[in-house]
Amino acid sequence: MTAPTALTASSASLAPLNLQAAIVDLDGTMVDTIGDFVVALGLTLGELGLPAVERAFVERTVGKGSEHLLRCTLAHVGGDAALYDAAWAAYQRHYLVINGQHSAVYPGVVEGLQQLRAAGLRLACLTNKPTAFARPLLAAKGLDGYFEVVFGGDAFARKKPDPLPLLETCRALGTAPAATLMVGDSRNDAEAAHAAGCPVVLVSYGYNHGEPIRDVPAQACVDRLDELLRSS
Ligand SMILES: O=C(O)COP(=O)(O)O
Ligand SMILES: [Mg+2]
Repeated sequence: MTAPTALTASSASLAPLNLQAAIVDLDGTMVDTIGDFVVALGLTLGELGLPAVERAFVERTVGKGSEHLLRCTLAHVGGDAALYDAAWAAYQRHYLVINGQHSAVYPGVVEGLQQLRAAGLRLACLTNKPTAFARPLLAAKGLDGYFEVVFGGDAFARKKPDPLPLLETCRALGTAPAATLMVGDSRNDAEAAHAAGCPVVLVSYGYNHGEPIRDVPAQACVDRLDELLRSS
């Protein structure tokens, strides 16, 4: 398919790209999932006799996959690293039960996905979240139908910010990286996109390891996904 017909001022730099597809991140881009992380970590830590972790810590630590989040959390609350295996088993059990119950789709996401599809773009969801968490979350939030493929952080040998997951996702879609837009909320997404040769647009509202997202190089930064393309 050809490029979308019109672009907003904030994404005018996308105009010459002749996009064929978009790869969309999940946590912090489509769904505000901090509540789910806080609750699942709290249940896990409680089971291990450890104190709960505060929301601000989760917000600046999320983004590099659940294993990384759990290891950092154990260290943060003074838990022994030897507890990791038990903590990981408990965390997965708790997360799957509460998945989506303390999360909300960001404003403009459904409209933005509809516009991308209407513009003829193929869509993939690529997250560092385990695939077994990502699929039920997308389904619970009514977002699963927009994506041809969904890949989690365990789908490939390395996670974002490594370019491998983006290159593999382009391969699955059959699109060239230069014609495949990455849409994300963090430096991980941007670095992976730059290394893979994909253009990238970042959202202003997600989680970027406690750092201002506008400091991260990207083609554009938008406040809502439905500002990305203009459907007219
Ligand atoms: O689970 C995480 O670390 C977040 O994943 P995502 O931002 O790549 O969706
Ligand atoms: Mg994210």
